[in-house]
Amino acid sequence: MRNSWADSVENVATDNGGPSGGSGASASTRRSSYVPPHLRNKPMTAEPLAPSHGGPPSGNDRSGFNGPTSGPRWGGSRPDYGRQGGYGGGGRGGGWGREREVNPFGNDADVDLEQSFDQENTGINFDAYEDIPVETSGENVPPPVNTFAEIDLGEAVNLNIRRCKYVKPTPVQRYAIPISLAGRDLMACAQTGSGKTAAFCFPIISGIMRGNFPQRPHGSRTVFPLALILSPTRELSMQIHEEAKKFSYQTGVRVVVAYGGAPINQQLRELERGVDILVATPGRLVDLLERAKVSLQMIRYLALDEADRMLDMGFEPQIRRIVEQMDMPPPGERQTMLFSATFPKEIQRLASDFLANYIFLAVGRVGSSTDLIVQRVEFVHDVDKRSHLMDLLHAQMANGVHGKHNLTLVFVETKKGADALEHWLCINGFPATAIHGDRTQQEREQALRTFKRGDTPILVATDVAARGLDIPHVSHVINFDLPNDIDDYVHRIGRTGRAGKTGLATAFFNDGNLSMAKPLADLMQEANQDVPEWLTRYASRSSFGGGRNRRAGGGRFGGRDFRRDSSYNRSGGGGGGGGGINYYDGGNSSGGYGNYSGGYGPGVTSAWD
Ligand SMILES: Nc1ncnc2c1ncn2[C@@H]1O[C@H](COP(=O)(O)OP(=O)(O)OP(=O)(O)O)[C@@H](O)[C@H]1O
Repeated sequence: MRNSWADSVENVATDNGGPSGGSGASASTRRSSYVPPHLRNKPMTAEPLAPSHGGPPSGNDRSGFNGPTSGPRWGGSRPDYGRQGGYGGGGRGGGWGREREVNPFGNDADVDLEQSFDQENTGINFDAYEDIPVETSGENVPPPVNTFAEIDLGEAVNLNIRRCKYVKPTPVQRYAIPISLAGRDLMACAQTGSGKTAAFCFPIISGIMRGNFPQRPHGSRTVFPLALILSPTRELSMQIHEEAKKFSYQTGVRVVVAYGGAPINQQLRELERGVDILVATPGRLVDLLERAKVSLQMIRYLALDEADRMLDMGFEPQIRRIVEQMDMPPPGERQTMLFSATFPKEIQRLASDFLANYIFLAVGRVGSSTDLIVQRVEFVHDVDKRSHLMDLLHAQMANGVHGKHNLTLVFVETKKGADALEHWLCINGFPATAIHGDRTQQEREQALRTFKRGDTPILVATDVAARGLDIPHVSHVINFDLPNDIDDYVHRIGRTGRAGKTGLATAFFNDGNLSMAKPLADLMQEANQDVPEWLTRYASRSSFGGGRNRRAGGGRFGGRDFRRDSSYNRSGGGGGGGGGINYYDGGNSSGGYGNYSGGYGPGVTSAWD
């Protein structure tokens, strides 16, 4: 029996629109000598800008900064990073220090900046996160903070946090930011939509602002970023870039993005104007490295977003090439941060190669979905899926749950399937668009734009849209085709129910999804969802038959540091997994992290880059 899904949608997202776009003043193209980050964006004076000298710019003297707390472990300048004199900063050290910076907040930039952090103003339901269990392990874990005011990020970043209307840090931010500011490597797992992007961006921006870095080499057309943020898809890289630009507005830290499918020349021009933080997809970055347009020699911060995806079979060789076989400093000489909502043990094991003496942080159980998402699973034969979808969409309209503030994201397995379903929806009067890897980049971006604007409030997508995308007002995620991997399901449904808001996820299940029965039932149970009787029966059947899902056969899966496993005894592996394990508990956790059975079998998806 089916209920009207719309009945369960309460408080659908209506006010989650972050500022974006914004009109900008045209940039001056005039070139000047290098301007260190802390002097950029200052009003122009008759005084000459920072001279081109060989010594490192002093990064600690910017106004509004209270001085370093416990900076990155490399501390001051490292003599082995070519101080070849001349300019550093943005690599080519172009005139960007004098450019008028485009205001990423648009008209919102002039919000009341006097307003204190503790003023409620966003409608974010932080109570939803209060009781979340948190696990940290590793040596000397820095304590968490409760407010942004307790963190020394610098005045300019604080202003941007207020402009973003972030009142207080989310749980992952409360723990991850102090850990990163202390210069520690980090493997962090926190639920979808819980603010991981800011958790890695804030410490990087702040670190670059206060950093006392050696001059960056010059004399060629190669640029030398200080931080690298890698993500698996073009759209996610673009989104991180947009976010990082907001967080670094008027800090003097310059963020540039490079991703495939877009003209490389334009990206090269941006790079040549200077780059402190490079956000990139692996493919395009390898291209830039091969052309010697980018050197990783000066990288001090490496962040992998969706880190488990970046290290699964599809991406691992490329990531190893970038991180281990080019000129990037090794673990211990750079700070590495890995973030995801899911972290299978086998991937944790691989990831430990990139880390030194790291801290493991799990906010909520690793791989769990947030209980802000109401999950429904319905038995639908393949032949009935379209009419069933239409019923859902009609019910949605009948209940007034449609339009600009109620976007619906429909996941399908294949690119052809996405095209076909989009076409079918359109000819049946539903304004839909589609995104997948066979579309041109222009088409992909156009699809996302019209979806976000609500012009086409239905988006049919392959897994290219499964991870990381933060689209306001997605109130319903429909798994028209279930993925083969429960972690993919977690990421897909995580496109709704973000930042404390509620959402709905409906999955169509049939005999073709047998291997998903058990992990799906477990996941739903763990998130306090109603598990249909029939799914429980399927789950008990499938648990005998095996199934290739990594959680199949496990009981309540949980999140924990793989270094805590008795099977993990490799000497030196993981760079020091010793240390204590600490459970911080908001109150409702039994502390019982169940088995998390390994056996990673990635559901190989298409359309990734
Ligand atoms: N402290 C905060 N206060 C209010 N909103 C926040 C805060 N931190 C982040 N957000 C907002 O929460 C939303 C989700 O953040 P983000 O995209 O970083 O989530 P995520 O954890 O990376 O999710 P995913 O796992 O899907 O990638 C964004 O719209 C972001 O602006």
